Order: sequence, then structure tokens, then C-alpha cells
Amino acid sequence: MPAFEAKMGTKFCKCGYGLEQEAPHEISSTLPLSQWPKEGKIEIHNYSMQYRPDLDMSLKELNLHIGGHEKIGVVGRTGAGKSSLIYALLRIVEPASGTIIIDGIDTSTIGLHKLRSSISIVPQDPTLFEGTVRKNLDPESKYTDKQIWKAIQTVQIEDILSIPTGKYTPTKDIASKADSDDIPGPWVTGIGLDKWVETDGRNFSVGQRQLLCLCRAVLWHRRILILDEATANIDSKTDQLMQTIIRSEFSDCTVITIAHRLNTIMDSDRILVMDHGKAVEFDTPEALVKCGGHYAKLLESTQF
Ligand SMILES: Nc1ncnc2c1ncn2[C@@H]1O[C@H](COP(=O)(O)OP(=O)(O)OP(=O)(O)O)[C@@H](O)[C@H]1O
Repeated sequence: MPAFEAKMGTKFCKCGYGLEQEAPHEISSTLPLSQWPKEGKIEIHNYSMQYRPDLDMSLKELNLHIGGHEKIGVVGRTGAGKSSLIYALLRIVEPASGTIIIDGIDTSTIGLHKLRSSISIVPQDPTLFEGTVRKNLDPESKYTDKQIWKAIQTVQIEDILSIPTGKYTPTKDIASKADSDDIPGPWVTGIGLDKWVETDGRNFSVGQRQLLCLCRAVLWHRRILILDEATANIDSKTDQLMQTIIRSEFSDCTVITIAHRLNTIMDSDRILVMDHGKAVEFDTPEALVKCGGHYAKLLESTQF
């Protein structure tokens, strides 16, 4: 079995056999930061990261190139470095060496607020803050009620908001009225958008919090979406719905899904297999199955 690690300036292909040369990346100086990121192209160059100087590297010499709009599934055993990859992308932990370039801009040169407000994340155990659902979905009051309702309907979480299905779901007409401040409606009665979220979102289940986070991601529509085992706490029907939403609502976005349940990422464009902080495989699911490496073995050992 050949090694699957990508090298600088190369990309994984055909299961690691015969790595293809890539054109060197170009730093775009023409794109205004306000429009960044436009494509969601992520290039990781020689990236290593450790949590403390006295600890081993949790990510080791990663070299990855994720195309704009690609749907990437990330798998690996516990401690492989999947979450560390998220921390690296969001600069929650700074690199020991190497760079991450998104759409031509080195993320270490961007303010943290700008960086993090350019990437949506649905974490494994999402935290909501105390306040209304509306405030949780739209903390900066940037969206109209109509836009928020549209996202809620897309994610089909009316029931979570204590709205009896079919009764309070706003029609187009009601939703447009909701844009006006002086029209009272179900949204001012402690249900719907004004449903109260208790501290840390403890009056919602983990799965419901994930769906609310996904709803927020649909609303914000940022160019990069990260899902961290977003389906770990939800039933298979909801899981299916989430996959459909991701395909339909984020078709023009780069989506990185970190999953233990392989069936949630089997239709990804490419799958990244992490092992001991390294990228050991990165290719299409079909190619990885064909070559019988780590991914194929994970599949074999997975009960569906
Ligand atoms: N906060 C931390 N401080 C020190 N070491 C950490 C920390 N978080 C993770 N690590 C270490 O970094 C390595 C990679 O961990 P990481 O959480 O990224 O793996 P993972 O693939 O996400 O695992 P899991 O599937 O269990 O969530 C592991 O060796 C882990 O012990």
C-alpha cells in the first residue's frame, strides 16, 4: 500500500498513486476583504499544530487543497486530529508552522473576528445563549423576520419552536407582515422566534441545538461551513434531512463534515482520512474503496 500523505504543491489523486503536480497558489490582491471568501478554496501548506509546547504535534505537516464548493468528509479514529483541523481553520489554536490560505489570503493575516465570521460551524455540542430564538439566530439583527422564517422552514424546525404544524407556520403573507414592527403575531407570544432559550440552550436537546445551528448557517449562508459530527445526536430521518439541506442550500459553499457515522459523508466529493495528526488518505469515496486502504477498512468495520 503506498503512503497517502500529500506533499507540498501536490494533491491527492487516484488513491495516492502518482500524485499530480498542482499549479502554485496565487495570492489574490484584487479581492476586497469585504467580499472574502468568495469561493471557499482552502489550501493548507506544511501545517503543524500543538496544544502546548511540551506536547506532541496534534496536526503534522498537513498539505491539503480543498477546492471551492467542494464537499469534504473527514473521518478518523478518536484522537486522529479531526477537531484539531477545525481549531486550525478558525485559529482557535495557532500553528507551530505552516499556513492556511483561504481564497488567496493567509488566514494568519486576517483579524480573528473577520476570519470566524466568514465560516459557519455546527458544533458537536452547540451552545445557545440566553435570549430569544430570534436573537440566537440573528444576534446582530441583520435579517428580516421573513428571512429568518424562510431558514426555519428550510430546516423544518417549526415544531422545536412550539409552533403547532400547519397552524402557526406563517404563510407568505404573514411572513411578509412580520417584517413590519407594528403587526402583532404568533411571534410575540413566547413561541416561534420569541421562544425563550435558557442559559446554554438547556431547554433544547443537543440534536435540536444542532438543528438551530444549521438554521443559523442557512440564514447566514457563509462560503465555508463546518459540521462537527453534526448528526451524532439526531435520528436517521433528521440526519437525512440535514444531508438534503446541505446539498441544496450549500451547493455553492465549501462544506467540511467531520463524522463518525460514515453514511453521512459517503456522498462527499472527497473524503479525508486522518490518523495520528496526519492526512493519510484524501480522494473520492469510490477511489478510496477501490484501493482498500484506511477508509475501506473503516467501511468494512462499520455497521449500517
Ligand atoms: N485541548 C487539548 N489539549 C491538549 N491536547 C489535545 C487537546 N485537544 C486534543 N488534544 C490532542 O490532540 C490530538 C488530536 O485530538 P483531536 O481532538 O483533534 O482528535 P479527534 O480526531 O477530533 O478525536 P475525537 O474523534 O475523539 O473527537 C489527540 O492526541 C488529543 O489528545
